Amino acid sequence: MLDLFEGEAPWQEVLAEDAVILRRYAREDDQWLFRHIMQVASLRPFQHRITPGGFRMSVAMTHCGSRGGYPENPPVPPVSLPAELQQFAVRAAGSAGFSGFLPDSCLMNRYAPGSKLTLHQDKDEKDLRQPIVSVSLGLPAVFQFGGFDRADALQRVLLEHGDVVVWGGRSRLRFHGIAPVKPGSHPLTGAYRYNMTFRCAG
Ligand SMILES: O=C(O)CCC(=O)C(=O)O
Ligand SMILES: [Fe+2]
Repeated sequence: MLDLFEGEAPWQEVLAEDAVILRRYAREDDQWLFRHIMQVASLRPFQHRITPGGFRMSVAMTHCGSRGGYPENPPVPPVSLPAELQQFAVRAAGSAGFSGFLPDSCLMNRYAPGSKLTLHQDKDEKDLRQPIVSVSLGLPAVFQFGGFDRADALQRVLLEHGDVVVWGGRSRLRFHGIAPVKPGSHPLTGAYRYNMTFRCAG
C-alpha cells in the first residue's frame, strides 16, 4: 500500500484527553515487530475465540506475556513477553506522555478482510491507571473511538501501517472498536491487518 507520508517524520494527533495517535511511530521497526508476531503465533497459533453469546469472533488472537483475564481454550503453554517488545511499548507510551508504563502482556490480533472488533472497553486489566499501547501493522482499518457509554458518538480514524494509538488516564475506559477491514495486500503482512496491544494485565 502506498504511504503518502513515507518520507515524513512521525507526528502526533490528539484523539481525546490522554489519548493520542503516534502516526507512523512503528514504521521503522515494522520488520522485527512483525517477526515477533510470527514467532509468538508459531508457538501459540492464532485462534478465533467464541464469545459468551456463542459467536465465533472474526478476528483471530494470540498473545505473549501475562494472560490476565483473557480466556483461553484449550490451554496452551505460556510464551513470555520479549524484552525488546516491552521496551518498544514503554518508549511509545513515554512519547504519548505516559511515563512509568510497565506492560506485562501483548495481545495480538489478526484481521482478515471483513474481520472487525465490536465496540468494547479494555477493562480486564487489573491496574487501570496504566495505559494501552496499540500498534497497527499491515492493511489499514477504521478505528472507532467513543465515549464511556456504548451509545456515545464515535470518532472514526483510519489507522495505517506503523500507527500507534495510546490511551489511558481519563480515556482509559473509552469504548473502541475496529470496522470491517477492507481487502487489500500489504508488502509486509499480505492480506491481513495485525494489531498488538500492550497492557499491564497484572
Ligand atoms: O485492532 C485494534 O486496533 C484494536 C484492538 C483492541 O481494541 C483490543 O485488542 O482490545
Ligand atoms: Fe480494545
